[in-house]
Amino acid sequence: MQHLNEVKARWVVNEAVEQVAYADRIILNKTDLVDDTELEVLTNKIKLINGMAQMKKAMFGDVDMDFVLGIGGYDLDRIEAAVQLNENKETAHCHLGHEHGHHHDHVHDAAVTSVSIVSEGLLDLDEVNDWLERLVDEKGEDLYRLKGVISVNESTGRFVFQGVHSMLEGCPAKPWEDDEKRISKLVFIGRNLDEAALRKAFKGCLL
Ligand SMILES: Nc1nc2c(ncn2[C@@H]2O[C@H](COP(=O)(O)OP(=O)(O)OP(=O)(O)O)[C@@H](O)[C@H]2O)c(=O)[nH]1
Repeated sequence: MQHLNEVKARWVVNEAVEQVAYADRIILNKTDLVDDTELEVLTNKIKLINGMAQMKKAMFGDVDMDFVLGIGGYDLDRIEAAVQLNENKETAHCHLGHEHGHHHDHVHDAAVTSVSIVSEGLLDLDEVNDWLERLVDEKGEDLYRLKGVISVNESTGRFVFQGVHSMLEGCPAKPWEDDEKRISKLVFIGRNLDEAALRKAFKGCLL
């Protein structure tokens, strides 16, 4: 917590925050050394920074290797599972961006947070492509990661995206099952994310 809260000059990177932001898996070790409240506060803080990483608590580094190795965090064909898992765990996705407002304006300036958009409805794939391409083009430096599974108007009806800074890739994913709810999910992790603007842009892509 101490390292995550360390206030840096604007141009200096907070390494702890960055490592959390880029992570696909996070292990909270030495959990026996803190009480439940401390652990919860820290867990919430981490979820606020990175709402897509899976987290595990550990003692003496006792973690199943499958949790950390060979997870293919940047593989497009595995994005879907990642976004799905995250959503099942219902991480902090609706009350982001306000946490720092009350104090520490300097922290707010460089805050790294996650924004998740979960929505029913069909999206226009061309519009989404234009939007995300523009986003990574304009905000690439501040946008650490993005992952998404969306319901679209063509081919299989399902499309996946992943991005790191200004690198963006997307491709059709397996078709929706008949009884499956067609829910689009997008997760963005970055510095100074404009949540309202992201939601508005997303809405603009709905058919
Ligand atoms: N109580 C407790 N001690 C731990 C735990 N995990 C590691 N330690 C102890 O912490 C000390 C440092 O171990 P680590 O922090 O794992 O070692 P490290 O990662 O090389 O340490 P750094 O170089 O500081 O990153 C050792 O004495 C470990 O036995 C834990 O879950 N609980």
